[in-house]
Amino acid sequence: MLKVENIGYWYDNKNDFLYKDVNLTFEKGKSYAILGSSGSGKTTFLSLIAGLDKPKEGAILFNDQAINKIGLTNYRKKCVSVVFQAYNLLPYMTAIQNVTTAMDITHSDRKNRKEFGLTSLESVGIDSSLAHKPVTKLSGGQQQRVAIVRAMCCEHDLIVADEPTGNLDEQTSNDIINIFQKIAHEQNKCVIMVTHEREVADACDYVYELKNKQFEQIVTQ
Ligand SMILES: Nc1ncnc2c1ncn2[C@@H]1O[C@H](COP(=O)(O)OP(=O)(O)OP(=O)(O)O)[C@@H](O)[C@H]1O
Repeated sequence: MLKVENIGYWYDNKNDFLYKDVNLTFEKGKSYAILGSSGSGKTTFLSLIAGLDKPKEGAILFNDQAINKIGLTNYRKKCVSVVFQAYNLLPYMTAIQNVTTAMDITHSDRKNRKEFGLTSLESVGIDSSLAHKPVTKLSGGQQQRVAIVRAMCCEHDLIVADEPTGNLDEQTSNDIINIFQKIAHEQNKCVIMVTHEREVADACDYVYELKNKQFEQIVTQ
């Protein structure tokens, strides 16, 4: 579904590239982790596949069409949802308003958006009373669940997440990891997450480590 072909990226100096000639394929119904040490370029890679920035070399294809051709704004609106470590929810809205607003912005075809949003929030442990609270009144783990449901409800085939468990305790992290695996396996989406935690990566179907400016596949049990 998503292919990166010969991509290369650097910020200021071509000789100081983060990576070059990267070729990877990501499929629907599977989860992927990108591991790597701090500063190796994980978040930068995510911003490329999320259409927030363009590779300096090579191409990114979504269903065999270059995302440049789709148009990055269009691609972000129709194909990919991003879950950020800092949640990036709209603070003056309730949880359910965050979810339905995202469906409005992405022109979701879904009828009964509010009911669907509430059921989806309930499925990750956000009951109706929490769903109607301003998100600033929710805990970090609860806000992360809202951010995931917001991404999930947009009906995009690709969900990318940047350190989605970075701020959370171990139990909450496990819950979040399980939610992402369900989204990949039961909703047939492609989930790609950046993490520096090996336990998070081990739960994914495929793991790549960004090391020495290259993506190396790691075999998981
Ligand atoms: N806007 C920018 N301009 C110049 N250099 C940048 C910019 N953003 C990031 N970098 C540099 O690019 C490298 C990769 O950054 P990136 O944030 O992708 O790494 P990361 O693997 O996600 O790190 P972390 O795990 O610490 O979040 C780092 O050396 C960083 O300093």
